[in-house]
Amino acid sequence: MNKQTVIQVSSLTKRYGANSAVEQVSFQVKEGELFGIIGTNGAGKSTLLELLMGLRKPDEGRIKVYGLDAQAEAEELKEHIGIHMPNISLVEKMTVIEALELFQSFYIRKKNLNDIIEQLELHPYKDKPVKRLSGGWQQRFTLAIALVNDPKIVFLDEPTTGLDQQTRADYWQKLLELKRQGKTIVIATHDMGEVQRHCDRAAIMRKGELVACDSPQGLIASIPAGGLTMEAV
Ligand SMILES: Nc1ncnc2c1ncn2[C@@H]1O[C@H](COP(=O)(O)OP(=O)(O)OP(=O)(O)O)[C@@H](O)[C@H]1O
Repeated sequence: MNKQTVIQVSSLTKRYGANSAVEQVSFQVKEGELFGIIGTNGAGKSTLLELLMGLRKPDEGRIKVYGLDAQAEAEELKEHIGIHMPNISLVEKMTVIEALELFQSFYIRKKNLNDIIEQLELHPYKDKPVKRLSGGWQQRFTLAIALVNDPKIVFLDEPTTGLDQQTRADYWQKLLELKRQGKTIVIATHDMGEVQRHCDRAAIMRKGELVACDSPQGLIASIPAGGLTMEAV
């Protein structure tokens, strides 16, 4: 069965002065896909995600998410997407549950917080200040924030960077569980191995441009020798 296109990006461009952070980028994401955005530092991954989440305005191009225009219908769109907040400093003195309640108050759609806490195994940390959590649990916590409105699509900006191998693997297991529950996940990463192992498709960004978009197998096949490494990209 053909899956519905849920994100449609056309000729998207975002400039900072003379620097094009995102340049004429077009791609689609299908419902239920785990879609990677991969590239080195400064490739434009975060800017692209911020545009998709409606947090920045493009200079050119269009984004449709579930048929909603990411700019003109940003308020309605906000209810359907999970926003990842990589920097926790704003809420670090709050407890996990206080911060989740705060973020949930911004939405009309609300998921039972206990269900999120249970799914992400955050129960032992529920009443602890966010800043006391280890890096891995802080990433679980920011994933929990992205789920408070029970979104159809979750956007994640390099959530596994800096985590050890086991913690990364555990985090990906949670993402795969969310995918099995029907969520569409768009995730930025530096890590080709993660894309190979877990993503259905990925877009490779280089200096703001999308240089390839395919399944991991397709991306590997398009790279002549040496496999799918960041150097090859
Ligand atoms: N607010 C901003 N003002 C000016 N330039 C910016 C701004 N945000 C990003 N840039 C520039 O846009 C380009 C793309 O940055 P972006 O953060 O999107 O890349 P990235 O792939 O996410 O990198 P990283 O992996 O280091 O986070 C870089 O050249 C960066 O310096």
